[in-house]
Amino acid sequence: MTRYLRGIAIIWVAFRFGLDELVLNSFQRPWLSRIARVLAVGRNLTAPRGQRLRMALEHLGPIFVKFGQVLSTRRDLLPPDVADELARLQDRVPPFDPEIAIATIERAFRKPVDTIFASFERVPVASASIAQVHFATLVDRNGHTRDVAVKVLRPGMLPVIEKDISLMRMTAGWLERIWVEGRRLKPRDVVAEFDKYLHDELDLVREAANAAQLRRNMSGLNLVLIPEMFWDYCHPEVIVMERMYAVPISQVDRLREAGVDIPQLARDGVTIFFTQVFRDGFFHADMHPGNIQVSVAPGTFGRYVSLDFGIIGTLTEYDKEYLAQNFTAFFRRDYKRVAQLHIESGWVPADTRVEELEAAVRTVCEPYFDRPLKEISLGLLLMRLFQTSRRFQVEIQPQLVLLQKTLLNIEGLGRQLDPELDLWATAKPFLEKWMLEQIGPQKMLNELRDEAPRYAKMLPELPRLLHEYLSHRPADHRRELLELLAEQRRSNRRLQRVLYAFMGFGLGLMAMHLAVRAGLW
Ligand SMILES: Nc1ncnc2c1ncn2[C@@H]1O[C@H](COP(=O)(O)OP(=O)(O)OP(=O)(O)O)[C@@H](O)[C@H]1O
Repeated sequence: MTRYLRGIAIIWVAFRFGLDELVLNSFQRPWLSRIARVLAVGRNLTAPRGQRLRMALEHLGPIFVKFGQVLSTRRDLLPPDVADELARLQDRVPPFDPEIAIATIERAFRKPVDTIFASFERVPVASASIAQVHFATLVDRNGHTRDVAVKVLRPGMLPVIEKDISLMRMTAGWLERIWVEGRRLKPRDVVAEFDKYLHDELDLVREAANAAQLRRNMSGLNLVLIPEMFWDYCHPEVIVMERMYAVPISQVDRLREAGVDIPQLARDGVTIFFTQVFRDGFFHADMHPGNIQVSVAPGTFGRYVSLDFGIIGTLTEYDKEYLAQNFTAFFRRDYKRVAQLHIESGWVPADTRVEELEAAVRTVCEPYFDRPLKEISLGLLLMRLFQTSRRFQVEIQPQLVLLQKTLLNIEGLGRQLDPELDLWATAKPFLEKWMLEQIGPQKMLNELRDEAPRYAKMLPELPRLLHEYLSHRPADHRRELLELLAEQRRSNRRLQRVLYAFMGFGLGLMAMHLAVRAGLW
């Protein structure tokens, strides 16, 4: 019953803010639009459509606000005015009672809170729809007192989420049936993606594990600090991590006053991101300014501090190859190749005409070459490519959309810090190295290196395995099988020779490459 009441409330809010108008013109059932028009008499809908959608989501509560925030990143689906308005959504929610936070901590670790922490600040430092953060101190395993941040999940979120998501699913199914655009925009898929995203956010250990991986990946770079996780105190509902002392990136004046080199900071931001994406295929994908800070402490002065690891993007080898090949083709202005790549990979229907796709890609890319290379926005370029691809029924993988969104964030942040930032100069070495690794001789060598241990293990074992097999065969097959064994040995030797030749060739290539680099050749 409550589900139906909530459903009615959602329809009412949507109607009050005139959201029916967003889809009214493309309703497949004309009688529905007629009823809506009759009921709509007296509504004041002077605000722009994006603003009305934002206000409706705010009315519907934190889960819908989060939905709007996630949706705002889907610029491949939404018109720009709506996406911009949704990006303004902030999940400002009142903090929950510290007693509840303490009860959650005690339930998670089965200990009174004062035996876990030497001190615990009851007033939270931040509070959002999913979790809130308290500062505390604890004595670690080595007896040192450590300042920590304790992130506690908002209680009772799961049932609320389940209820709201099931209503969203119902509405999406309904929209898909009655709305002409429903087929193309696939609202049910969008809701399914959001469902997964929210459930991931509900497990804080997942976030802690992401942080630990990122900390390991970034340790050699010396450009970014990531809090250490206290694994003895990590539970799906509570995580305890090192407290970071830093200045939010939005407070540029404070950073400048402290003597931070802002243009360098802009370049470092791009370097960090490109390293995460192109070297590790594991990148922080929730780069809003609240999660990025800068240390002004003596030992770590000017380094970034990264927080909140709920959303991490990962790229497969296949994704990287797709990007490498497309970027290479793009910079050669080989639009035909871009079109062919999409058809070869089966991303667009096989009957797509190459020339048509090529023309569409050219229309997207050509205007970029009108500006200096340093002004090219890879994020925008990818976005336009994805938008074009959609017209040709290409399913863009969510991790690539996440990458494109994060690229836009990083570029925006970099240019905000330093309008003169030459993004291309910072990104170029990464792309070149990575493209060489993806499609050059380095890729062959890397694959050989990865496979070598398997061959090395397999080759010596083969005769023994065959011998074991032979000794269990009846006598009349023995002679035949012994011949087979001899043949197998011969092929092994041949295989070994091929392998050595292959490795020699690879080493030769590598030596040539190094010689060219060192200017010796
Ligand atoms: N390790 C930390 N050290 C210092 N401050 C922290 C730490 N972790 C979190 N905070 C503070 O708490 C705020 C919220 O943290 P976080 O972003 O992880 O929570 P959240 O619930 O995911 O919030 P949102 O969804 O708004 O990003 C941060 O902006 C920062 O001010």
